[in-house]
Parts: sequence; C-alpha cells; structure tokens
Amino acid sequence: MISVDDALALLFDLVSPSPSETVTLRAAAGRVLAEDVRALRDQPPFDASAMDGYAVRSAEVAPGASFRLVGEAAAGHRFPGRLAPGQAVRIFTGAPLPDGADRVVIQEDVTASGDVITLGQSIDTGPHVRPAAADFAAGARMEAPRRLGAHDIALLAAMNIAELPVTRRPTVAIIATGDELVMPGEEPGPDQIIASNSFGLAALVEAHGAVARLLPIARDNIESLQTAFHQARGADLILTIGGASVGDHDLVGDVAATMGLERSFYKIAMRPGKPLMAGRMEGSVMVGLPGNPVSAMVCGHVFILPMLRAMQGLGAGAAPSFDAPLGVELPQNGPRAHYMRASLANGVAAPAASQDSALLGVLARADILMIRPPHDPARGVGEMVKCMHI
Ligand SMILES: Nc1nc2c(c(=O)[nH]1)N[C@H]1C(S)=C(S)[C@@H](COP(=O)(O)OP(=O)(O)OC[C@H]3O[C@@H](n4cnc5c(N)ncnc54)[C@H](O)[C@@H]3O)O[C@H]1N2
Ligand code: MOO
Repeated sequence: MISVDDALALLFDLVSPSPSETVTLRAAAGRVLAEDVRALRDQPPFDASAMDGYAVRSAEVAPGASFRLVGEAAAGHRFPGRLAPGQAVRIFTGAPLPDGADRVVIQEDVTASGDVITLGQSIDTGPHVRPAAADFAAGARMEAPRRLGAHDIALLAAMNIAELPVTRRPTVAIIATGDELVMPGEEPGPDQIIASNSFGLAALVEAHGAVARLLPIARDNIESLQTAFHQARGADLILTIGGASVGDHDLVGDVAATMGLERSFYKIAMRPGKPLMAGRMEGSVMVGLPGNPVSAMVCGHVFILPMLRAMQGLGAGAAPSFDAPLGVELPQNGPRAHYMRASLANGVAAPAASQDSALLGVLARADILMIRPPHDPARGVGEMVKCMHI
C-alpha cells in the first residue's frame, strides 16, 4: 500500500494539460481560461454619472446656488455641448458627464422651476462621478489559468471579449461494474441494488469541467468488462467502479491488464478507498475506484478532481484543505489515512457517528471530510484537524 500523497503524485504523472480551444463567452462559464486575455476598452469609457440629478461645476456648488438648465444627458445619449459657468445639465445614472462638469448634485437636493434649478441648503458631498476606466482600462489583463465563474463572465463581457481560449474539457468514461446493479428507475431483482455512485461521480466530474460518459453497467464477467472497456475507448479518463478488491468476482484489474493497462499502482493506505488502482491504458488514463458508494465518491474528491484540475491546466495540487477545531474526542487512528465524513457547524468539525463506506445518507449530510493521517494519536476537543470541503 502506498500513501495518499504518493498515489496523487503518480496520478499527476499520468495526466497532462489538455490543449486549448476557442469558445464563445456564453459557453465559457466553468471552463478554464487557457491564455491571458486583455480588455478591449476602458470601463467606463467616459466619466459617467453615478446618480440621477444635475451635472454642474463643483466650484459653483453652494447652498442656495442657482443654475440655468441647458440640456439633458441620459445613458447612451451624451449632452453635445460644453457646460459654461452658471449652467447645469439634467443628467441620469450612466450618462457621460458633459464637458466642463465635474460634479453631479442628486435631484433630491435640488428644486427645479422652468429652466432654473436651485440647490437646497444641505447638499451631499458627491461628486457622484465614476471616472473613465475606474473599473478597468483597455489592456487590463485577466490571467490564465483561471476557472471562469459568473463574475468573470460578467467582467469579460464588459471587456468586450466575445470569444476566448479555454482548455478542452476532459472526457471521463464511467463504468459501473457488478451483477447486482440496475439503473435508477429500473425494477431491481431480489438481490439487486441501484447503481448510485456512477451517477454521483458523473455529477461530480461535470461540476468540475469534465464531460462524463456514463456507460452501460458492466457485469462481473470478462466479456462484459471487455465490452465496457471497448466502449470507453477515446476517453481521456476511464473510471471503473467496483470489482477492485480481492474477491473471486473482482475482475476489473485482471481484465484491464489483458487489455493493455500499464499499472501505476494498486492499493492505498487510505480509508475509505484502499483498493484504488490506476495506470495508462491505450491513449487513456484508467482509474479503478472501489465499489462501496462512499469510497468511490471520496476517491472522486481526493484523486479525480485534482487530476481533472491538472488536465484543465490548473496545476498539480491536492484538494484544498483547511484546519478546524475538533468538536469531539477521537481515538488514535489506524494505519490508513482516514477521510471521515463530518459536518462543520460554527467553524467546529464533528465527524458523523458512522463511517461505514456504504452509507450514502451520511455522505449527503456531510459538508466536509476530516483528514486523519495514519497513526494520528488520540485527539481532544479543540485540537486542530485538517479538513476539506466536499
Ligand atoms: N477480504 C477483503 N474484502 C474486502 C477488502 C479487503 O481488503 N479484503 N476491501 C474492502 C474494501 S476497503 C472495499 S472499498 C471494498 C471494495 O470492493 P470492490 O471495489 O471490489 O467493490 P465491489 O465488491 O464490487 O462492491 C463493493 C460494494 O459496493 C457496491 N457497489 C459497487 N458498485 C456500485 C455502484 N456503482 N453503485 C452502488 N453500489 C455499488 C456493491 O454492491 C458492494 O456492496 O471491498 C472490501 N472487501
Ligand atoms: O477502502 Mo474501503 O473503501 O474502506 O470501504
């Protein structure tokens, strides 16, 4: 058995960053920016009013001062002239500030009568002007690599970037294996259960930029597994689920070997997740996940997501972790790193009562994994433990 860190390093050795492709801005959310992009214009492109009111010269602003109204500036329609002393322009939020003006007095502080406006006795400080390029200037850079979220998309739109280079989405073929499995919605036989973690993994990898191909369930025989591996051809990553352990019906490793798997490792000092295997298989990377529903999902967080990040150009690093104080006492840990389903309430980490790797309900209620190193000594309330969000 190798350590989690060694397994991760070997997995990173198997993958490389995907090439880039150009996509429209609408298709870019969730993708990873492959090259720096630069703003094509200033934003705002002109000094703009931040309020509805009157554009004036700030030097002339005083309680009770009067101005002659000479025109209007609205968003999209600038006042064509130049403001002379003693003049004001009616202005609305987003409109270009007229030449000669440097201040907007909000309309609440003004009385208008015909083409004369008079300021009240108390005027707020203003100036309610957004200087040109206050948000960003032409040429401002968004640096790659970067996973593009909704805020980035809005910023890129404002920069007038309609198309951009992103790394290609990794394709992930997912093969659930087992005679006992049926698909959700099917009628299970008396000894059957519903395939679950294959759906969970598809959702997990798709939420992190990959395209999942959920293949038909492979049965616990050589032919069926061979068919599944054939169907998976061409995927960047092939994930099998189950059949990874030492039982008579655990055939995944053997069949994969006959089909060209060059094994990188098998078995990790980790709980859950011990019988993990991985290697190169034709043009793909194959990772054999343990069948227990929670084991497969935990391995998804600890190994598959970091691999997908590396494949999308985000670098080779373990899942982000943080420290939190323990809410309960814990006994000494055994020889395998323990990834405990836990909750984080008011910043305090508390593991679920049962850590059986078959219990998806416990996983669905957990918001973090608490990570205990091999042989970690007993821990008391308040001691800091390493955690990761899931
Ligand atoms: N003698 C030993 N037995 C086991 C060991 C061991 O070291 N010695 N390791 C245990 C550990 S740890 C794990 S984890 C499991 C992993 O076994 P497999 O990868 O071979 O998985 P299966 O036996 O095929 O399935 C285990 C369990 O999970 C259910 N399963 C499988 N696939 C799915 C799916 N897609 N959706 C929902 N549930 C699934 C399956 O029905 C079994 O109940 O081995 C231990 N045994
Ligand atoms: O490693 Mo198994 O995944 O402990 O249940």
